[in-house]
Amino acid sequence: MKIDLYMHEQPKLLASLPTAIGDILSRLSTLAVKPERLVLVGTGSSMNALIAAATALEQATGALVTFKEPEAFLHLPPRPSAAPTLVIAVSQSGRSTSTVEAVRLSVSLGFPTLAIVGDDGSPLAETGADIVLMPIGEELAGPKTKGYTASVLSLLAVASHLGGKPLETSGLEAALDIALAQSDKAAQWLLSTYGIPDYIQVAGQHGHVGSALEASLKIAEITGVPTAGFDIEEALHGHVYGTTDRSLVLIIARDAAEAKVAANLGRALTALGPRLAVCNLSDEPTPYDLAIDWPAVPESWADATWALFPFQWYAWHVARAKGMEQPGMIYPNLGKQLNVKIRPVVV
Ligand SMILES: O=P(O)(O)OC[C@H]1O[C@](O)(CO)[C@@H](O)[C@@H]1O
Repeated sequence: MKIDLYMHEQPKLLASLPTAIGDILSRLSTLAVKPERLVLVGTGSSMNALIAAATALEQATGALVTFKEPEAFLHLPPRPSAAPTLVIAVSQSGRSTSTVEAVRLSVSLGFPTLAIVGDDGSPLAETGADIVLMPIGEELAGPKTKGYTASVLSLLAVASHLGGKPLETSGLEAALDIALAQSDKAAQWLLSTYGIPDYIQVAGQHGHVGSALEASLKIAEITGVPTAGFDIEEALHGHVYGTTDRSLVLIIARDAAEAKVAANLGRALTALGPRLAVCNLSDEPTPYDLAIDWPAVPESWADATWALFPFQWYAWHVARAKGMEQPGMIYPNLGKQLNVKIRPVVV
């Protein structure tokens, strides 16, 4: 497993992805009608991608959005309704057992069902759902990096298709190359300045709740350091109290108002001991900003895609500092024992 190589592939893959899947989206019958109810199904990184893209999906359609972990969907599927409903499932491997079962149930109940998947030979691709294949090549099971960012961007492409506003990607690859390289440096700076924290808390708002959850998941999976991800409001209303002078709080700020909240939290919290840095996607600087120039794109439409770059690198560098030469899952064999995936048939 070579997470750093997968991370390096992201600028090129992401910049070409909306065009690469554009044709497929325009041919899918499930996307011919604007939904009034959207049910989003996935688990782990795939659920985080759904949360990260949900704001854009809601804005594009005006639909009421519901999130369902696959087991929750199986337990309580949506009731039939006169309101046009669209079920969107994401599974990069296409092998998460409960996601595959939930998609089968959704199809059998007659809901228009779209599945976004990274492997067209997987069981998910054979459920009868409309399939969008993410053309991102191999990423073996383990901590997802390009699979996550591509899932977010595929969902944003679905949102832009439903909203009738094409995604503008000119100049994106070069801008992402810069952001990725600067994210690597910013992650090294975080590590050399604050060492390995006893706890890492990540918070964001709106779609960036998904980014915060994914950032905390990635760091936990790869480094074994305790982490959590929250909505900024939840952090302010209590969770920042659960930090020590060896903890690191990472805030994702999407606009000027969020940057001001992050700066205020930084002043108040760092005076008490905990450390704080801001992944600042806005034009409002704070004293805690990671030094990253983000792509300038209209309406911040896709910043949930690349906001993960510094967190991916931070996980990688912390794992290396902990002695893992080639970082991967901190417990590489645990997944097999948990039976959460349909294993490929070996002939
Ligand atoms: O997107 P998929 O392939 O359904 O995987 C969901 C989750 O399952 C895992 O592969 C663990 O089994 C996670 O890394 C991932 O976030």
